[in-house]
Amino acid sequence: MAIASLTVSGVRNLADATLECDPRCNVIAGANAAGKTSVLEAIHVLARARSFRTARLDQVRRDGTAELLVRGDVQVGTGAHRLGVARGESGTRVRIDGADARGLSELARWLPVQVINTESQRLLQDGPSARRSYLNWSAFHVEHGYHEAWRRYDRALRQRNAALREGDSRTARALEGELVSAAGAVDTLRSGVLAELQPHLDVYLQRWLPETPVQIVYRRGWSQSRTLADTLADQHESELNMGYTLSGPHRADLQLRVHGMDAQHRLSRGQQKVLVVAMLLAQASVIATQGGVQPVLLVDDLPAELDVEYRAAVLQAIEESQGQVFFTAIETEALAVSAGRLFHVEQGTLQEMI
Ligand SMILES: Nc1ncnc2c1ncn2[C@@H]1O[C@H](COP(=O)(O)OP(=O)(O)OP(=O)(O)O)[C@@H](O)[C@H]1O
Repeated sequence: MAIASLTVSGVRNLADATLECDPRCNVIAGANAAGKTSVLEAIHVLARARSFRTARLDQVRRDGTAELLVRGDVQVGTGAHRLGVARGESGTRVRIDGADARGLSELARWLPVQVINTESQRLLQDGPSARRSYLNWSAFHVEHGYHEAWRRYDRALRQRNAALREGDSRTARALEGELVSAAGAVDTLRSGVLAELQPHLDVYLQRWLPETPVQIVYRRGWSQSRTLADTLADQHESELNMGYTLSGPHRADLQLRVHGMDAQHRLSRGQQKVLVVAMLLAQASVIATQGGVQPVLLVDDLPAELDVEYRAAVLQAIEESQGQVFFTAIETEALAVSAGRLFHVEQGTLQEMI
């Protein structure tokens, strides 16, 4: 899986451009505020129809421009496909090989991307939803049927929550069968993907944090010792009072523990950063081996994130991963990689350096 060429138009401060990309290593260099991150953001928009910097795609559209457009020719195995995402006054349009996509999940299957940047630390520092999202993306790409199981669960949950909000106990109870069944499917698939992910993670952790035993504890969202049906029966009155469902896969978490403590309270900042990178590379690696598509890595300003030693180790792991990667850097010297293609961006104008 690799982006062969990328066309950006109407993206932040970037002048309209087409980049022919290297199937392995691309470096985008430039000063602060030149537009480096905006190139990675454009690739993310192409892959997911959303930015990693803002929940509002309109903010990515260049000021005063009617439409943002990102197009990419993507090589998948021996086949070539054209993806396009446009955002204008009338909303977002997603095209795949000349036809409108049926949904964003269809787009996401074509071009899995993995972002490594300062924000990645939220995986450890934020609440459980960041880690659920990590779990969901892993399962989405690896476990056939996960998307459908999650949709079923989400639908049942919404319906049940609506009934609880209205104080409609009968309907809430009637929906429990479907909720419990879909929850079982989601939980089984999540457990499965975690078991697949663990050996990939162990490889990185043994290399980077050999003295630090990091344990991943999966909390499924309800007690390990009770069924979800019993749990819901027990807390029916509280749920009616609260107006929503208190237990289930929507409350799951992945706890990262070191010597019995949360990793973010036990590890140094540098160790936390490298742990997060390990989790992201492990996810990319399990998606590649079990899901059959190698995610494209978008790595924003790694030199600012990691010291020389960890940086060298991470760069080596990224090179070994065989996937396509886009790095940004202010100084390319700090990024000791052999760039297949090196681009320079100055005040939004992109140019390949030959
Ligand atoms: N909607 C927009 N329209 C036009 N320009 C924008 C828009 N949003 C942001 N900008 C400008 O685009 C530039 C984006 O810079 P970007 O964050 O991509 O830079 P960078 O090279 O990654 O910088 P740094 O190294 O400081 O992170 C900034 O100068 C910003 O002011």
